[in-house]
Amino acid sequence: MGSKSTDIVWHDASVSKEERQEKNKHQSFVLWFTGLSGSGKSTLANAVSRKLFERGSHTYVLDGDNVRHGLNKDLGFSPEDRTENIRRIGEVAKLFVDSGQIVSTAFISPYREDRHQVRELLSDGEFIEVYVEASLEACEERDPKGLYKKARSGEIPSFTGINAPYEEPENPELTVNTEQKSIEESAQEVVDVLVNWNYIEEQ
Ligand SMILES: Nc1ncnc2c1ncn2[C@@H]1O[C@H](COP(=O)(O)OS(=O)(=O)O)[C@@H](OP(=O)(O)O)[C@H]1O
Ligand SMILES: Nc1ncnc2c1ncn2[C@@H]1O[C@H](COP(=O)(O)OP(=O)(O)O)[C@@H](O)[C@H]1O
Repeated sequence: MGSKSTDIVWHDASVSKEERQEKNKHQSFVLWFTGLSGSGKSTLANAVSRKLFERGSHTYVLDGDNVRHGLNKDLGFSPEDRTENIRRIGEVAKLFVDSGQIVSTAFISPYREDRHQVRELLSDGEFIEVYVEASLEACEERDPKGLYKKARSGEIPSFTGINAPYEEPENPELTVNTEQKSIEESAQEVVDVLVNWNYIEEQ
């Protein structure tokens, strides 16, 4: 989408991202959790964020509660709206990264190309794609919001996994299978990887 604004001039920030990272004692980046509804994105994003917070990191979670009810409340679930949803979330995530924070996002983000566009928006290493893997059968069995039941009965016309696509990541930085690991194990695995990759300090 092209820009509608002309005559806008970029203003240099008086405090740089690098200065904020130095003060916070960690890198700033996006943990992009993607997966089917009910796969555990939100649960995991919050569990990881809690662990990071308790280690003293500056963290925030973006998910449906604070985005689809507010900023993106004008968007539905058509392919175009999902793409716009992810584009805006990507832009917001980038602002959080500029502010020196570790931002975890929990959106289905079903299209590879949309996730790729967010990656492109950020600098090298700032986009960590975490595939929250769980079979459709397991997600449908969990059905924490009763939405699969509604989708099966035809009440929701384009539900991801049932009658709308989910394009699995081809090269995610990390995959966590929530059928094989507990919430605690998966969250700890993400934190351990961040330490190993020098995104956060060992404690
Ligand atoms: N048609 C349809 N398809 C998929 N999901 C639906 C739909 N309608 C409502 N919901 C609920 O909205 C949540 C998904 O929103 P997202 O913003 O993550 O979706 S997307 O990335 O734009 O595809 C999703 O939340 P999660 O279960 O947390 O993934 C559902 O609760
Ligand atoms: N290992 C696991 N990791 C994450 N969630 C799990 C796991 N095992 C069971 N669950 C349950 O699955 C559901 C996942 O829901 P949620 O986190 O809202 O998923 P999503 O955000 O992907 O829609 C929760 O009820 C959670 O307690």
